[in-house]
Amino acid sequence: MPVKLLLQLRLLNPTLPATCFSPLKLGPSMSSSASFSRIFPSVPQRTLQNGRLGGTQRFSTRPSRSRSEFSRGGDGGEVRASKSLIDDEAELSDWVSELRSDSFLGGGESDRDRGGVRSGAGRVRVRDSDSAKRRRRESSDSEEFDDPNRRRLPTPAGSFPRNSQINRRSDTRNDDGADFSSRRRSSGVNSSIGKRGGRDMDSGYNRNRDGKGSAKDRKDSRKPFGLADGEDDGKDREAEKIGIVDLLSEEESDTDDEEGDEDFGNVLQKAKAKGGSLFGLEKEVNEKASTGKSESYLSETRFNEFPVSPLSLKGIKDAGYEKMTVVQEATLPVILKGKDVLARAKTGTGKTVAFLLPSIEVVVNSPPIDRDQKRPPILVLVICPTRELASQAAMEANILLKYHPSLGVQVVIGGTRLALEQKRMQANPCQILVATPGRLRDHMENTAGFATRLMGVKVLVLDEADQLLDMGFRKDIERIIAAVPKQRQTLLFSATVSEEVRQVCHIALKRDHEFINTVQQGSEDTHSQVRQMYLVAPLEKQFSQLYVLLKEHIADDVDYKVIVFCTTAMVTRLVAELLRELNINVREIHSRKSQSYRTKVSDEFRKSKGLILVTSDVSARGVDYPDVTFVVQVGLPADSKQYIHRLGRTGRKGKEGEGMLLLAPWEEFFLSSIKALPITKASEPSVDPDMKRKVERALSKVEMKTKEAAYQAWLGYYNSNKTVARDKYKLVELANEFSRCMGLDNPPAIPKLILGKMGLKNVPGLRSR
Ligand SMILES: Nc1ncnc2c1ncn2[C@@H]1O[C@H](COP(=O)(O)OP(=O)(O)OP(=O)(O)O)[C@@H](O)[C@H]1O
Repeated sequence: MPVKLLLQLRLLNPTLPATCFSPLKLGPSMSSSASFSRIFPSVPQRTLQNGRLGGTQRFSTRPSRSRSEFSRGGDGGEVRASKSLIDDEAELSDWVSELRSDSFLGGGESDRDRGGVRSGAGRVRVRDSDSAKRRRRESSDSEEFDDPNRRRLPTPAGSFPRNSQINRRSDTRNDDGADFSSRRRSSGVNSSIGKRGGRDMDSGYNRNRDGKGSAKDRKDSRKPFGLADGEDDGKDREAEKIGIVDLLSEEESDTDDEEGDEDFGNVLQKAKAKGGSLFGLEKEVNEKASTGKSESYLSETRFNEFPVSPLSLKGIKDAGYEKMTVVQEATLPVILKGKDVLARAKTGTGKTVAFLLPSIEVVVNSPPIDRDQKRPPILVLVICPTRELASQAAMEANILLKYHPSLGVQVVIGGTRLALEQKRMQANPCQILVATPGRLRDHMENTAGFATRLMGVKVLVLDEADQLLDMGFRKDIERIIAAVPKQRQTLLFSATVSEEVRQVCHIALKRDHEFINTVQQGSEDTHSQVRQMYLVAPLEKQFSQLYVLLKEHIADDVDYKVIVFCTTAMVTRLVAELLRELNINVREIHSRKSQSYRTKVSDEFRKSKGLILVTSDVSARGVDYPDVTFVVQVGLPADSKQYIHRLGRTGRKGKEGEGMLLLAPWEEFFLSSIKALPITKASEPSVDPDMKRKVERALSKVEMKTKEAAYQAWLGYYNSNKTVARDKYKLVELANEFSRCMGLDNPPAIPKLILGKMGLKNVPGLRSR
């Protein structure tokens, strides 16, 4: 039946690839575990300013394209139907998803959860192929993901421990493990006692009197770093250095890291003997706040203050990192101690190094692997939600491994040949493997000896855990967790911590894991140095306004580097073509571009200045483009989380940035979901008649096929939004308004089958074919 459906779809669209589907078994679910948490809040500083919309005009130019990229491959990097079946499946899913555009909160969620759309049994079957779903998720825009969980808004701040300053908390659950509840016992607001298994457990921070300990003392007592003789010493120094003593660890020495906890107990005694303050760390944060430094993403701590191997330190130095970021400072000592960690930090604050560096240390401290070994163990497994993120993490690992010639990182992602990856993993050192979930499972199922290699995993990292779950990878994660040893360290890093992330903590992390939260309670998830604005204007004005905004920004900042987010891949293409026709220097990335093209453009954009990237949500999360000056979001973001992640592409590493959200009047309701954020209304940019005509002329040059595809995708996208799609008549009116804005006299005809799938058959105003 899927084949039959496929044939039907191919009749409708000859660019659709041929493919096959192979259902996969799901892994066993894992048991729950209790947890407690530690909070490292920072103090927010809001800067509310008005929009900056002035400036002269200056352009960068790039020859406009004369032909559409819609159905071709090659130079434009288009996805073609001539690749492997694996790629084709992803394309098929992309294509189907583009029709569905199911990126919203609400709107047919329960069907989507089962891999389909509300009214599309055929597509349900197409999407029933687990591997097709997985591959598409990894390759495609997040707007097209089909898990309903992703539609949920971030967990309200109030559901985390309430403490305006540094918190030490044992977050506990009932025995059924469903909830992180917390209770306080200590009179100090920053200390709390969690109760687990009927036992009260203290937890607290401990520091030397000055809150930091004496650097000199620490240095004097330091032995050269080394696994054999440095471990106790390292822990001791580490605890003194950061002043954190984990009372719970002492009681939890029956868990996997028994040995470490025992040592740490001694440290605790020493710290206690020194009369360390339980609230020393709080003091430091308060001091930072009072000196206005709390917004800085960098801490005052240097990497060499921790027991990190000299060769790793050399790599860090060469990378240009001197001081640690706040999340690195907070997590490194805990991870080095062998603890499982859930870490939350804002976008662009160095989470990748935070998990890579201690993971590399685990490899460094492991016995060397015999190169002749047929199936050498993989020691560190990093799971990333997208190919871009996986490649980025692998790149970062390579930088840190510079002076570890015998250690290697390999990356396995969708969109490349499985056999090539198999060869690379066999021929090169591969102590660290970075993977997307779907491709990892492909290897687990199809690569000889791979399962054995995974049994060597000592550290499992789930990067961007929230996104992994939003993208519906939970089953894959469960399967992966089942494939690696139970005796391992697990690290979960995330910019946002949703209910789903907490659930995965129960599955993946040990009971005594620590939650390290560097986002202060009540603080926004966005950076205060990023000025956030919104503009509400009818659709007919939006293309011109976008043009003016970009021109003004270009004129204001010679080093401009802008990302324009659009709702779907096909709308992205439309906007990119339009801007190109307007001689704006643009590149485009979305799921309909081949992986090699995406990688090429991504690399170019990373290195460039004076460039605009028009993209779908494939670039929304985790992707690290330095020095982005301006992020524009055109149309309704999928949800508030997505708004935050998109905005997080600017203001990275403490830099300044601007964000603009362009909404139509009927999209204004979205603002209520981000009302906690410091977003202000921008004044409307003035579009003179000449400018308007220029944009209209440019639009008239955009390929008809691009407009047709954009119209269909636009309709699908908003049809999936509960609020907008409540009134189908209105929805179609709006879609037709969008069509007019593209300069079309008549709305493009849509295949009947697709209209049926969208539940829009016989809605007046639509043309079918
Ligand atoms: N200690 C450091 N000092 C200076 N720069 C650093 C440091 N650690 C990491 N960086 C750089 O900071 C940038 C952001 O890091 P990274 O991409 O890991 O952030 P992130 O928190 O994972 O962001 P996101 O949530 O968006 O994925 C990168 O360019 C990285 O190289």
